[in-house]
Amino acid sequence: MALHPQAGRPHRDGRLGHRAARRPRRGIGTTSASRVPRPGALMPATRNRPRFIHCRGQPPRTRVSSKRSKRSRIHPCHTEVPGWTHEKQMGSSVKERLRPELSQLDQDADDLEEEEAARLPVTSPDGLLMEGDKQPSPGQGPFFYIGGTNGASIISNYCESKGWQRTQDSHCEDYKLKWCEIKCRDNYCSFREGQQLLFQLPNNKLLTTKIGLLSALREHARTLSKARMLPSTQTKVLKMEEFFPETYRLDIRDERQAFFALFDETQMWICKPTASNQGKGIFLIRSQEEAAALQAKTQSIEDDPIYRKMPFRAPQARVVQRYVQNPLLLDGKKFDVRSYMLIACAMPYMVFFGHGYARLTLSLYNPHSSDLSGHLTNQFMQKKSPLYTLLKESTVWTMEHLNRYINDKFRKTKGLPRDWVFTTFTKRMQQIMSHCFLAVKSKLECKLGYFDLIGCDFLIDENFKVWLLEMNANPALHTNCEVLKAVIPGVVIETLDLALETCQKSLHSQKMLPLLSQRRFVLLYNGETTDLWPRLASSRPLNRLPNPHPNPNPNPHPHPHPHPNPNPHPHPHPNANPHPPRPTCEAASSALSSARAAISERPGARKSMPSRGAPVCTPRKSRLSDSSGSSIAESEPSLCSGSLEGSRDTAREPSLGPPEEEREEEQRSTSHRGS
Ligand SMILES: Nc1ncnc2c1ncn2[C@@H]1O[C@H](COP(=O)(O)OP(=O)(O)OP(=O)(O)O)[C@@H](O)[C@H]1O
Ligand SMILES: [Mg+2]
Ligand SMILES: [Mg+2]
Repeated sequence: MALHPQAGRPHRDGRLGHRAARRPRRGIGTTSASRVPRPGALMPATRNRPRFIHCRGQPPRTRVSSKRSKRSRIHPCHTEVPGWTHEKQMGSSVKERLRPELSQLDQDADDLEEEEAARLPVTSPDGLLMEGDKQPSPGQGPFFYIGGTNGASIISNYCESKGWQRTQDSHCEDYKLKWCEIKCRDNYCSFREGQQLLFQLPNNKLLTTKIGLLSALREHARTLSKARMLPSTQTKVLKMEEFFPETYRLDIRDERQAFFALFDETQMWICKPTASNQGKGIFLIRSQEEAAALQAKTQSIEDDPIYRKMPFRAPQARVVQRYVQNPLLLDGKKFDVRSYMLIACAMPYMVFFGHGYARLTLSLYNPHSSDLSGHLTNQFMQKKSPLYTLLKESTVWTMEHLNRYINDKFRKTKGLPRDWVFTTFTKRMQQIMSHCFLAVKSKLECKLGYFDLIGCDFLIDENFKVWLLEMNANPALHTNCEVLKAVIPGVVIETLDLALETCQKSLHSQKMLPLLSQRRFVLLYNGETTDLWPRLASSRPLNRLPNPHPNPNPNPHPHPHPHPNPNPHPHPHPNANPHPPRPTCEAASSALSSARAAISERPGARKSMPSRGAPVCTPRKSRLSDSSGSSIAESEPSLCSGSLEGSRDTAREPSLGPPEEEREEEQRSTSHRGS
């Protein structure tokens, strides 16, 4: 597949500074004819468009399929009405049985620029993206495209409320916003940085596949442990094993053998395919027979000459994870909590935490039951029950409901603080999310305009320990029950608002904070003042450059309480709001925001630029508070963190080559839908 002619190519004037690039009167930095803004471009009307071409040496390698997805060929219904008519299709399309088988500006951002930036009016969220736009007229855009049905009505209504027009042409390049369930390489090749918004970071699978997350956390742990050996970084950090159940990859022989050697029947394990969702392909391992069968099956796949010749044909790689046998129960039922990590902006990083909802099983929990519907709390599993239609409202709880329940049932008996859900638990989820984000931060492929909403699943055990089970790309945005109707639209709308506002502010070099559109999402990470990041086109490599004039007060609206969440009741009413204080996570953000930037020297990682006396080797250090309230630090050494082990992990990930990409898309098109 041919790359888009502009993709990944440095501009001839790439070395011009930010100011020069923005000043047409100096006769330099003029946008070339080939890059003349298109109608509806995301850019100031009165200025030449700054260039956001990042010299990456090579065009970004995305592990997304070049194949046009089947789903993108199916044009969603244009006449969408509130009521979310698509959910049925999403929720009931597959009736698969669970089977036990393996299946980045120059650094010239000087005082003047800062002043210029400061003089620029702060854009109101409603005006975002609309600058330079003519009155929209039918058929002339601005356009938005939605691929798939997940959340389509909400996204569509949002865009139409801005006067944008929906296009059904998946190849349309003049869009302002593209939100696709399934990533497609073409989208990333033709993407116009700074002009468009594109949902999903191309390599978000570093977080959102089981092996991706496991590998990232392991490598981060190694990096942190090396950093801990430095005298200046003798600080406590979050340990992977404290929040992530012990996990082994079955596609790596040594790991597999280690797992089968340690397995005994006193433990329960859960086996999951790396890139599936909705519980598909998951089974439990409780007996030696089941373990032996899994071992034999895995070995037979590895030994199969067909799969040796065509490894892309082999079943999806799998992990086995220690099963949390003692989950906290709600009225006897198992549940997990879906929360959100929002990467609203990637240049600079603006990362947020958002509350979601709790998902309960229909049946009572019995650790010995072989019925998976009592073990797997995802909605997809519950929908398989004939009782679902009748009892579906009981399977999804708001976080307020969960908080009330835990206050009532466990506060006294377990000695929990009041509103444990909105205090300790929320803080812990934010801490874990921040840790995961930092684990992949230097490796994510970023451009101004990429944004992502990632669904994070947490399990609470009966000791109120919080476990991260997984992270999901394209989280389910169905609204097929009342709680989801109350929660999901708010999540999607604020996601879009924040993506628009942060993108627009980055484009105009405006200060990010305060964020006018921030309501319930809590800021976890603000890369504006701490990261090396490119503001404009440069022939320099993709670097996040240090802000020479960091804002002494990164958060002009610090909340007055030492509470991790300024609003312990962020959802007093689903539609209530509307102007609460801007939530900032002190547990993670303000601390993380004080970190000095440094970039990992790994293949594929953003490289740090040893210029302007930037303390390249200074480890990132940020203070976080642990769940018990004590202060801890997240440290990331900048250089010399490349590890052979790490590359082995990633090298063994599935879908490294085109055929596997196709296979991946195929898998995703059937099983990686919103879950
Ligand atoms: N280690 C574990 N211990 C206990 N329960 C688990 C564990 N891992 C997963 N589960 C249960 O199984 C369900 C499905 O697991 P997981 O979320 O990892 O798979 P998935 O197929 O990606 O599902 P989805 O994306 O729909 O949430 C979880 O919601 C949880 O209820
Ligand atoms: Mg999942
Ligand atoms: Mg899950």
